[in-house]
Amino acid sequence: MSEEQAREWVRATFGVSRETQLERFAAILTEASAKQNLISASTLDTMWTRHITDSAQLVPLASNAGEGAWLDIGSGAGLPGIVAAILSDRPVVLVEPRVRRVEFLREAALLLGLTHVSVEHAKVEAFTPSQPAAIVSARAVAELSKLLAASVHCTSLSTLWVLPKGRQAETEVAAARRKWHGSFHVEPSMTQPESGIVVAIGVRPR
Ligand SMILES: C[S@@+](CC[C@H](N)C(=O)[O-])C[C@H]1O[C@@H](n2cnc3c(N)ncnc32)[C@H](O)[C@@H]1O
Repeated sequence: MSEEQAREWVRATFGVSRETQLERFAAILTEASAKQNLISASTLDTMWTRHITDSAQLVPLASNAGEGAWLDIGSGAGLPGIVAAILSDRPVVLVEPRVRRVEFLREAALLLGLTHVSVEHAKVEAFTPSQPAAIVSARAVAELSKLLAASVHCTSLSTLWVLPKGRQAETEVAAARRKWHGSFHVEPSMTQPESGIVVAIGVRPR
């Protein structure tokens, strides 16, 4: 998928005004990346395929989730959390332990007028939401079984998990099934065909 195709998919799926908001976020992220290590410099020229559309593709996968917040663990550069907040009206909670990244996330949410975003300065293990999350995402944060162990206390059996996992998706699911009940499957990534997105529901320890 080319950069233009990645943008076109966003425009066709979410409309021009959301695409414009995402373009503003891409500019904010590019500027901030000059000051701190948020995304690899080598990916700045492929911002849509590698980051924006790569994150946006999670939103339709989460469309059957119940009411409640979207919890993005280890948001870092706002991926996918800020993208999800631009594309969805539900409350979005970003959990991030690194202080400079927290400052970036708060500033980005402010500049973009995302009043439904809150940023928690914490490791997910030390954070408990007031209500179980309806959706959990986490991109490039931890191996699947470890991620589930660290964050299952933020969820209920109806929480929908959408977890971009790269090439290891099937292997990580096979390992997680030994320790976790639930319905797990792997969706192909639209932007990186060799990568998979783990979609899970009903997750609970064995
Ligand atoms: C490789 S970065 C990925 C950032 C972002 N999700 C992305 O895809 O660009 C991993 C992020 O997870 C955060 N992180 C690591 N351990 C965490 C934990 N236990 N709870 C919450 N966030 C964590 C790190 O601070 C870092 O920002």
